[in-house]
Amino acid sequence: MASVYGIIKRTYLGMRPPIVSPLPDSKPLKFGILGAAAIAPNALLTPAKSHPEAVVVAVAARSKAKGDEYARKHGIAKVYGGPAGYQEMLDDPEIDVIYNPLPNGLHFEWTMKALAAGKHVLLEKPAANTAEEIRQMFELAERKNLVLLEAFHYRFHPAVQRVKAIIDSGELGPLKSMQTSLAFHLGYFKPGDIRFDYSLGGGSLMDMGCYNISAMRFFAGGDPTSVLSATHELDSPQVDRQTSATLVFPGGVTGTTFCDFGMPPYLKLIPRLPRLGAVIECEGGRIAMMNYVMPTMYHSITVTPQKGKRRVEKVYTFPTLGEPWWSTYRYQLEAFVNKVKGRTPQAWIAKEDSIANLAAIESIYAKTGLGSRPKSGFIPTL
Ligand SMILES: NC(=O)C1=CN([C@@H]2O[C@H](COP(=O)(O)OP(=O)(O)OC[C@H]3O[C@@H](n4cnc5c(N)ncnc54)[C@H](OP(=O)(O)O)[C@@H]3O)[C@@H](O)[C@H]2O)C=CC1
Ligand SMILES: O=C1OC[C@@H](O)[C@H](O)[C@H]1O
Repeated sequence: MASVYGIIKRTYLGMRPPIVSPLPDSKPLKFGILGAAAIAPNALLTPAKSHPEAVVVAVAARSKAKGDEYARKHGIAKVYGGPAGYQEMLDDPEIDVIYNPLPNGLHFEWTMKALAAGKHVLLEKPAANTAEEIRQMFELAERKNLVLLEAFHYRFHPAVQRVKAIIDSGELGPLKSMQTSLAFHLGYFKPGDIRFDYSLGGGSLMDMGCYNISAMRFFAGGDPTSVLSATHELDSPQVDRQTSATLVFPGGVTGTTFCDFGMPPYLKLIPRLPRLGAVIECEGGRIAMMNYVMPTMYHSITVTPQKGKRRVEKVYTFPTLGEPWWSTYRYQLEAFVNKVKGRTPQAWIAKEDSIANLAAIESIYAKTGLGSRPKSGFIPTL
């Protein structure tokens, strides 16, 4: 019962956080959103309400009418609309940070343009369609002394950090294998969704598998050295609805991943429950984390040592940071603002991390025969 109350309270406060006033002695970072994207309310607009140093001041949308409607709904002051709207927002001197939640295949072009315009960028996952494009974006950010972060929000949550700490503590001995899953039932995404479009960087491995790969690389503390096996089921030619793969990590550790953005109903009738778990097997026991991607609503970390007592941990805050209702996105925003302000963030995702993640995705797509998602046609002038 207590946990049901906790779920309701965290969910309620997460969606309607206490609104904080700006700090008197720190200028808030002003954000502009590229595209009236579905994810922006959860990933930025709501978290910003409880952050004293972050404010969303603008949105750009291809259709001015859509942008106006979105801005009205979310209380955003400025709208840039029409074919030139995205670039006009990048050129707005009031804006410090661009949040880029465009379809994956447009991440490279608009992040390069935002960096060229002198803006920091909070960039949705996966950072781009190819590892090479990610390298180029980070190189430009470095040259311009700007912050660029791939928004793998789950990493910033204390529960995920706790799993990593248990592994690294050696309590359960050396790591042996990992399994990660992220899957939703058929119909979760509607026809026409960007995830089904190869030309926009669609595919289940790109959209959902990217979390699994990122998590396994984080837990293993290294990058996969080979892809042992990989299979897929197609949604349409070149677009995987489901991908399963087993990767080999340094030391012979194996990592198996399953992602699906449209699991068909069981016996063609019963909808499948979401799968959002991570299981880590060590020589001296195992850790099972339920809901590693969105742990704020609810999660559990079950630690089963071979010798000793099984225990369940739940971790919603760091000792000196956070509130139980802080979403992964709120923790991420905290880190991002700290980084831009020159303070040390509680966690970070560095250039090499983002590049290696997409490199692993590309090697799985190479193994399944689908190949990488198309490179952007945008040619930077810098
Ligand atoms: N961090 C997280 O938890 C999540 C991250 N994501 C990531 O965020 C990104 C966006 O996802 P989501 O918000 O679900 O997607 P949406 O389709 O809702 O948003 C994408 C936006 O891109 C703009 N756009 C520009 N060009 C195109 C085009 N050719 N086709 C379609 N849209 C275009 C549209 O803006 P407009 O027309 O208004 O200009 C649209 O609002 C993806 O990279 C995804 O992986 C998604 C969900 C969760
Ligand atoms: O980033 C994401 O998080 C969870 C999923 O619902 C979604 O497909 C994905 O884009």
